Amino acid sequence: MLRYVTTNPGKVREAESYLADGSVSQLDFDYAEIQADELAPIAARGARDAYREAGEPVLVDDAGLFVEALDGFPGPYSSYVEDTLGIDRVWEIVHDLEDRRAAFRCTLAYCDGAGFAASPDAVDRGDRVAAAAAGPGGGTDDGGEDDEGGGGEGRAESLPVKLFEGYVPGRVVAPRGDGGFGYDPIFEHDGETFAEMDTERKNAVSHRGRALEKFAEWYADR
Ligand SMILES: O=c1[nH]c(=O)c2ncn([C@@H]3O[C@H](COP(=O)(O)OP(=O)(O)OP(=O)(O)O)[C@@H](O)[C@H]3O)c2[nH]1
Repeated sequence: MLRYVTTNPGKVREAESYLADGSVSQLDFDYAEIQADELAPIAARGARDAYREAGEPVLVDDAGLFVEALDGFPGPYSSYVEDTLGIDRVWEIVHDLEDRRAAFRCTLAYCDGAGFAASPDAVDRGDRVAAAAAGPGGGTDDGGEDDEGGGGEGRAESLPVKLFEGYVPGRVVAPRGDGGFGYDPIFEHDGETFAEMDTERKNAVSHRGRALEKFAEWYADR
């Protein structure tokens, strides 16, 4: 059984459509998120911690909204900003900007305690971070060194983690729609906010959908 590690049931609903019925269940484990400018090291550390907690294969999902004119804010701090300011106040801030372009990014980190065969799309950490910044990227291996900005934790650091990234461009708009979760009502892609889309439509274009598609393909063939 694959455990989707999140406190957010909205993420699990979206993931279920990519994985065989009954093959995934939510692990409501609030892993400690390290501070970092990128999602990848946060997700990788979370996956190692969650695997140690669960003792079975885990998938951690770290996501965020990156507003271009705010140099990527709130980015990895999206959850904190949603809890403190709320999305209406995020909209108020962005409303005053001329350029309201933004992107959603998602990094999935898989850990099952085993190593992974080198894959053609495996890149070193520097390239992976560049790939994340550039948008869509394939699955990459996080070699398991202490590259996450946190302190050493002995052998836990050697647990290999596989990363999958997804990206969707859009813009921040006044809240519209009742569906989805998080920032969905203020994120518009192709004329519709994510909150105006049903799960199937959102998955077809979203950052999480892109990352899940890559993960599901790799997971089925591994
Ligand atoms: O409009 C949205 N559409 C999405 O598809 C989406 N995915 C994530 N988010 C929001 O971005 C932050 C991520 O934070 P996050 O990855 O740390 O997750 P989280 O705090 O919700 O739960 P957990 O998985 O960490 O337990 C949180 O504010 C989420 O609400 C989204 N908002």
